[in-house]
Amino acid sequence: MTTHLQPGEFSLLTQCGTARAGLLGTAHGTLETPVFMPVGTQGTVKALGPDDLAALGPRIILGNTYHLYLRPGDERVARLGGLHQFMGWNGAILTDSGGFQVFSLQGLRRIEEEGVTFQSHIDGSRHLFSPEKVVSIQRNLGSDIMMVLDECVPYGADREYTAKSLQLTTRWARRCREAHPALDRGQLLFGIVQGGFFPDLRAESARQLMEIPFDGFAIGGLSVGESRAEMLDILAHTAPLLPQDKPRYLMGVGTPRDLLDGIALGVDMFDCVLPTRNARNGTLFTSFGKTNIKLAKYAEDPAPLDPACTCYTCRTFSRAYLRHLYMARELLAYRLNTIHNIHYYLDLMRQARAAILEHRFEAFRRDILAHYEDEAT
Ligand SMILES: CNc1nc2c(CCNCC3CCCCC3)c3nc(N)[nH]c(=O)c3cc2[nH]1
Ligand SMILES: [Zn+2]
Repeated sequence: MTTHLQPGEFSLLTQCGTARAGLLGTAHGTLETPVFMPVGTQGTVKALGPDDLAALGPRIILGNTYHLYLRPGDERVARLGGLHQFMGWNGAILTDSGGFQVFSLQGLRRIEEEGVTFQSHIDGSRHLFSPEKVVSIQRNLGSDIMMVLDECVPYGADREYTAKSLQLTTRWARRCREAHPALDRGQLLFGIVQGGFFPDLRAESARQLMEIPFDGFAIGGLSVGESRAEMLDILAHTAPLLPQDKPRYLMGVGTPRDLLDGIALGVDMFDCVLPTRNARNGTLFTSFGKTNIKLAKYAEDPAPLDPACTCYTCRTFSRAYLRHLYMARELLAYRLNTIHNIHYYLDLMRQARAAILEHRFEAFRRDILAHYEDEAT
């Protein structure tokens, strides 16, 4: 029985230490948190059809503002009924503002008060992502959770730059909120905390953003090349500063270990390209750790990839077959590997949530990580 919440409603069900289990209402269904959000890039979770996705059961996926704006165009997607209809996905969709991608994909871009100007990686044309523009794009896509335009400060940026940047990010966040009235058309808007690796600047960014009525808060500026220890340190400092009664989203994170550590520190939502991207290069996440299907030892191994896994790939095929497909660069390799990796991440979240609800999260986390040889080969 899943409770139905109104868009924007967040219900904190149980806390186990600082780990949380909750429910978040959206216009396309109620999410159970903690939640992992598979990344759909150009209107598809790469290698999966919406039927595969439906079978795997995510309640929410990520859409990609930057790519869809450039091609086929957000206004075209709107004319075709919005991203849900366009891609045949009836669950929830979260879209990032695209600012991060402009920074990570583009060489040529400029940051000004007005917004970020950049050149398209497709045809070199010049574009401006202003706060108003990225809100308009996400409204056109029909995303259920929209992100503000922010500057993800590069790893290693000095204090002065970081302090100046977070002020701009706050001004942009305010403009995004003004451009999208609260819960208009059931579309949520999240703020994004910056402040780099300076605890006092993180607190300042959080304080400023919490003065604006956002439906949730993301922790940005992490998973940008820092060490695990640095990420966890900032996370431990920042997450508790955010409102107890609003969802907390850690952007771009992470490995299974990162997810469990993030949940332990009070994070509710995660997105990462690892399960989909790694599936395409043969790296698979299993109950015995990370492995790679191309290893010679799998060449005649009749066993399922992960005997503990119940996904279609593990129920149906042998390691030998999966290795064969991968070595032959058969398209089916990408689909079967992606099905498994996404299932692994979603199932890890399901188990984590059950552990929190039963007040045994710490034991669960220790047990998973004890069996999780980060570099199992
Ligand atoms: C991987 N590390 C990382 N990602 C970050 C991201 C992107 C999160 N994922 C978005 C998807 C990426 C694939 C295509 C669809 C959108 C960040 N985004 C924003 N806006 N701000 C960050 O500080 C921010 C910080 C991030 N750190
Ligand atoms: Zn599997």
